[in-house]
Amino acid sequence: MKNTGALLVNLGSPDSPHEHDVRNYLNDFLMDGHVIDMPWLVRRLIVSLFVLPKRPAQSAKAYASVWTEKGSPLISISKDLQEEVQKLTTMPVELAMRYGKPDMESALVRLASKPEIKEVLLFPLYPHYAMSTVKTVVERAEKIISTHKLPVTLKVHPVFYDHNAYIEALVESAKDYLEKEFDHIVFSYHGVPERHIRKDDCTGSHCLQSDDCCQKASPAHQTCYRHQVYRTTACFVEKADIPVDKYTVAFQSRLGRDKWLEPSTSSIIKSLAQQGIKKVLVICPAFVADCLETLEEIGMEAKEDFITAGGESLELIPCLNTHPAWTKLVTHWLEKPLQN
Ligand SMILES: C=CC1=C(C)c2cc3[nH]c(cc4nc(cc5[nH]c(cc1n2)c(C)c5CCC(=O)O)C(CCC(=O)O)=C4C)c(C)c3C=C
Ligand SMILES: [Fe+2]
Ligand SMILES: [Fe+2]
Repeated sequence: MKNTGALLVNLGSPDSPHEHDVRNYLNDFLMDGHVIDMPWLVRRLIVSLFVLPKRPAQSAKAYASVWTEKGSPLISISKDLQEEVQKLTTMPVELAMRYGKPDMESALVRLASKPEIKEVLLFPLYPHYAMSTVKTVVERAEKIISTHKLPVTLKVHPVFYDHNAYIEALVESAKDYLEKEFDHIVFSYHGVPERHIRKDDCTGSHCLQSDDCCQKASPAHQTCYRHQVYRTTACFVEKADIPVDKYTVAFQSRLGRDKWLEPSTSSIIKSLAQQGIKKVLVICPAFVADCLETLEEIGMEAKEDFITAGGESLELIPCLNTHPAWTKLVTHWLEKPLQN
């Protein structure tokens, strides 16, 4: 540990909620071949013809609605986490974003310039594996280290979607909400295209082949986002003692025309209201820090849709953010990383 420095990495946000900055951010993000996994030219055409003409203005409005004096919630919360973790450990801990600032290149160069640092422990701030999150962060770190010939080895912290300590922290952070009266809880995970899951299936023949493939043991689960989010949900409901008819798993933030994981959070929210469900909680365990997708898409948009469809209240359970149980756990894992 004495010769190890840690790098926490989250997704990133635009520099400001202005359309120009949001356009640059969306271009950077969506031109990543692990996000829109098409040949470069096809990706360039999709992004330029179908995303950049209208999306920056829409997303800028959404960002403006969650932006604070400290800037993007995702970045300011991630910075607070890094500061809290740094208070608990003597190892140097840096924070970077996969897209935008603070950037991964500067953070890795800074860590590697410390004479005592021989190893960088990369800690992607995602509980679940996806090519659009963990894989792209790992490849970017490897590229930076080789391009700059940094004299460090790279160690990657594994995902922790069903680790008991993570589930305990998640249940503990949601405790005040779970203790109140509610009719139903929605586990809303960021969606991914089904194609991404199939592409990452190391067996080539398991993922999405049957309705219950995620429940049948397979080495494919190491990289199956759907399996992993089901596991998080199963562990959470067991620990929090939530009965099977009181929760639903759903997927949010769909983009484009491909088939994404289903059901969508928006369809579930409307159908719960139509069934006469009045009080709904929504938890978003794929995000460890509140961001546009939780605060705006769920906390504002889904809430309005639920009430318009006849529901009474929809409460967003905050992400782990800087909850002491989470801060302590991250510090513990930086000092004693889980094994793959
Ligand atoms: C939590 C894990 C995430 C996965 C998996 C993921 C996949 C994924 N995302 C997009 C497209 C967009 N995502 C956007 C925002 C966004 N996404 C995540 C996390 C995951 N994305 C976070 C934390 C955020 C919030 C960033 C913030 O600044 O708060 C956006 C930008 C906003 C918008 O215009 O809606 C896009 C676009 C794809 C295509 C994808 C998988 C292929
Ligand atoms: Fe996303
Ligand atoms: Fe699966």
